[in-house]
Amino acid sequence: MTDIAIVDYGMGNLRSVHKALEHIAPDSTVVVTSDPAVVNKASRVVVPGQGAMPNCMSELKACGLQDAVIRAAHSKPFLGICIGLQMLFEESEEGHVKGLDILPGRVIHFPVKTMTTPEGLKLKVPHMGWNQVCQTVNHPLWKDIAKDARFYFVHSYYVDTPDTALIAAQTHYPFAFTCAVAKDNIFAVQFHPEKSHIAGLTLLRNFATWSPGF
Ligand SMILES: NC(=O)CC[C@H](N)C(=O)O
Repeated sequence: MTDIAIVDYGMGNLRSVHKALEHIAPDSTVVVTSDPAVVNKASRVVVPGQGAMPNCMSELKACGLQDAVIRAAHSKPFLGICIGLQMLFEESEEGHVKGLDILPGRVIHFPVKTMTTPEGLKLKVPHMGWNQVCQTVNHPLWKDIAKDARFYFVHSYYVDTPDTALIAAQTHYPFAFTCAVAKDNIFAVQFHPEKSHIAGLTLLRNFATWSPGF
């Protein structure tokens, strides 16, 4: 049986996620798959995603994977990365597209005009590069990761949720935005653990052994 299924709907940085998971979980079977049946049977599911949210949503549907992803998000350890995080919410400002509506909130664009640091430095969008991830909750996926470790980001949109209990970490750019959420069996991050060296590999290793305990 597949231990970890990485969902392939044609929009992902899947090679690096696959390589990283194989490296940290050598005893697990890790597959990249477009087959809903494989996703349904897997013990754990990872949903990455790159590009524009409207394309990701339509490709997910076109590949017949939407139901399998929703089912996974309700039933087993689930890791969303980048657009895999954004898709969990109600809608995105990017192309004004509906998301999977599993978690409450919207995905909004950085307010480019007001992106100035207290020192007067103008920040660029996309937010690209390494930045500190400030953990706001204790969670098994943060095990062995420093409370303000740096992870790699590349995005122009971020999650804005009214349910602050979902927030697992924030990053400052220049204000605090939600960069990780956690609820039951779901953990999802805006940054790229697969590109974040030791801290990222640690997070993936934690995911590979996580039992959310339902
Ligand atoms: N890294 C990406 O693929 C970007 C994702 C999304 N379009 C955003 O800008 O937030």
